[in-house]
Amino acid sequence: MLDTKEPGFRENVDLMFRRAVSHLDLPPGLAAKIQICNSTYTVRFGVRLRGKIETFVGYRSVHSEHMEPVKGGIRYAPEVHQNEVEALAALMTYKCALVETPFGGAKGGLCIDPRNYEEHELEQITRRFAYELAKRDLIHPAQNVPAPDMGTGEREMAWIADQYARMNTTDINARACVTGKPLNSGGIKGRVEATGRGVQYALQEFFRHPEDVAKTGLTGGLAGKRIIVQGLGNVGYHASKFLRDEDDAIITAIIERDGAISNPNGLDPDALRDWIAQHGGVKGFEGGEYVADGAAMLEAECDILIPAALEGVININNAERIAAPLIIEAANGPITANADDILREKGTVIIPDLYANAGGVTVSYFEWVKNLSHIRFGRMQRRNEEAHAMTLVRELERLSADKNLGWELSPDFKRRYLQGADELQLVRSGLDDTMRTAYQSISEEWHRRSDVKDLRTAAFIVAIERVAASYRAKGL
Ligand SMILES: NC(=O)c1ccc[n+]([C@@H]2O[C@H](COP(=O)([O-])OP(=O)(O)OC[C@H]3O[C@@H](n4cnc5c(N)ncnc54)[C@H](O)[C@@H]3O)[C@@H](O)[C@H]2O)c1
Repeated sequence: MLDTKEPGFRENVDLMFRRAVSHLDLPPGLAAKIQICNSTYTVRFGVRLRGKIETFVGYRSVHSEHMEPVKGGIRYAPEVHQNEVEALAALMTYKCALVETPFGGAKGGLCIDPRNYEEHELEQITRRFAYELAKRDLIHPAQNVPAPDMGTGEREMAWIADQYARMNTTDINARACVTGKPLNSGGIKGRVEATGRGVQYALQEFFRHPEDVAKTGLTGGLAGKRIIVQGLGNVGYHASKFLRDEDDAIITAIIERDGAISNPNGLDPDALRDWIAQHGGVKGFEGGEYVADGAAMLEAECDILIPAALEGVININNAERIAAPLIIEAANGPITANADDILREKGTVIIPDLYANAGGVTVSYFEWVKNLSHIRFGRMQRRNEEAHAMTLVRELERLSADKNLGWELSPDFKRRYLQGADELQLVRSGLDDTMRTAYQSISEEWHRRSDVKDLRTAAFIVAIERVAASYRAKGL
């Protein structure tokens, strides 16, 4: 929650945007055009539940249509409001530009606490919300493609896709109207894990840049780094799981709604997630010490802090006391613009949201392409890869026979080699490549401009230049 002494979420994004623009030489008026949110549609609809009509309020903001469709998740949370949805939509514009997915930015929100409803009630509400948006083309494969965000997931996306398909029975591309669907409804392997996976790839790439790591005062790689994570939802869970299991990082604390669990020797995110599912919170979990004041754990000693829940959690009230030398913004907008100034002064390195959590939209892009092409992702590449692999295996065998080298390719090697890559491998390698390339462009900008002091400004600069180039190329 933002402190009342702080600007709102959208104003925070705008402040960060303007800081970046001050380093650029854009034609008059263009920065203002890019910054402004094009439209926000507010919908109020009634659903008959438990014998009475309940009215819900939802939003769909379109920040920029310099590319279409526009793309951005739908959030279910009780306190969703227009300012927040517009801020998130703006971040989507910059995020898509940064990872070069051909989308404009959008975002949606519904004021609801999903925990208060049964599954069939949520389905009824979601279908009605989807109907209200789809009939105005605010859900559409060529114009406006939602995805999951806080409080929504595959289940809600399947309902939205089905609702759209029922309303557009002759639209052969109907499945591409939303991403983040379950596999059996046209989803793609690796989408559920994608944002957390992207956070992992972002950190891996950061640690491949010793000059950048040196600015944090940290040394070495990810192995052994002490990490605190806020929010064990989709993004926080996958990021902590992969960093622990694959990079040997130590998750020393996890902060949730009802407090935090800390253990200097490391927590098991799977065990804690199971505990939360059974008990509704972290309290009582035996794998670590319970701390009632969860937010205070943001200030605890660690090497890397990963806020993966709400916006504005690092603000003027606690920024000075944040001990982590490196923060990666898995959530959108977890650091206010004022806190960002304080942390920059302190020398804290921040890997910003518009890059750090772009894994979701990147894999959503793969899913959208898969839906439009009506072919399993990688199916065509696989035939190609198989042909190449076959040639290579034959070459190796021929070389071995010609030169009498006595090489014997094991049947297992041949089988695995000829099998080609499956969808999940292709998605992961495509995501890894995207996260590496995007980081390199940000880091280069950071080092190239002596007056740019942080990765966030560098990331905004890269993104704004790309959006500006798009406007310049096609006019307004
Ligand atoms: N899901 C995606 O693909 C995606 C993509 C990009 C960015 N994001 C961003 O990541 C963040 C998290 O999204 P998500 O999809 O993981 O949501 P989620 O609903 O799956 O998880 C959010 C988690 O945060 C916890 N939480 C809520 N309030 C809290 C509090 N006050 N303190 C500590 N924990 C709290 C919840 O209990 C939950 O476990 C959001 O900012 C979202 O915009 C998500």
